[in-house]
Amino acid sequence: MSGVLLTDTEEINIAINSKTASGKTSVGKLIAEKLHYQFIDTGVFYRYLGFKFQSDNFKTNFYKIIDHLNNLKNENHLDEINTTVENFSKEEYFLSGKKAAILAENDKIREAINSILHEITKKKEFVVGFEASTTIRLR
Ligand SMILES: Nc1ncnc2c1ncn2[C@@H]1O[C@H](COP(=O)(O)OP(=O)(O)OP(=O)(O)O)[C@@H](O)[C@H]1O
Ligand SMILES: Nc1ccn([C@@H]2O[C@H](COP(=O)(O)O)[C@@H](O)[C@H]2O)c(=O)n1
Repeated sequence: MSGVLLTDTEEINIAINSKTASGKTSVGKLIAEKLHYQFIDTGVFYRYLGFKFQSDNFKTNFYKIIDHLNNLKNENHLDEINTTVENFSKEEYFLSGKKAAILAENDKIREAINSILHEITKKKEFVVGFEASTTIRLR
């Protein structure tokens, strides 16, 4: 484990890359709280979309999903997405994970989610939990 020393004036983003259920969210939230940063769990984008479009055939309707993603490029939507996923019942959370995994197989959908992440994190002071296999490097 290694770390960096931050001065009060430095504005950076912190990325935490690790496997599913390894503790990214738990650790990320603690760090964000300590530094007064905002935590972003990239998985919520996949879960939110997976659940919202669960009844759609992803392959034929993916332009609808891409359009929806383009409308989400605003940081203000982050709270809405987080709240939606936080309020999932256990069953909904489980289902959203299954649907998220299907969405994550689509390059265009991953690109669109990565583009939102780039947009949001142009502003600094975010802690981002992600999986390196699907999330491109943040600027
Ligand atoms: N240090 C720890 N010891 C034991 N359990 C932990 C620890 N950290 C996290 N957990 C538990 O492990 C589970 C997964 O943790 P968390 O959601 O933080 O991981 P994650 O990597 O963000 O998962 P995901 O990839 O699904 O988003 C949670 O139930 C959490 O309470
Ligand atoms: N950067 C990411 C994050 C998530 N996924 C996919 O979404 C599923 C749900 O994510 P959780 O982190 O909430 O478990 C995950 O199992 C992946 O299929 C992804 O592809 N890339």
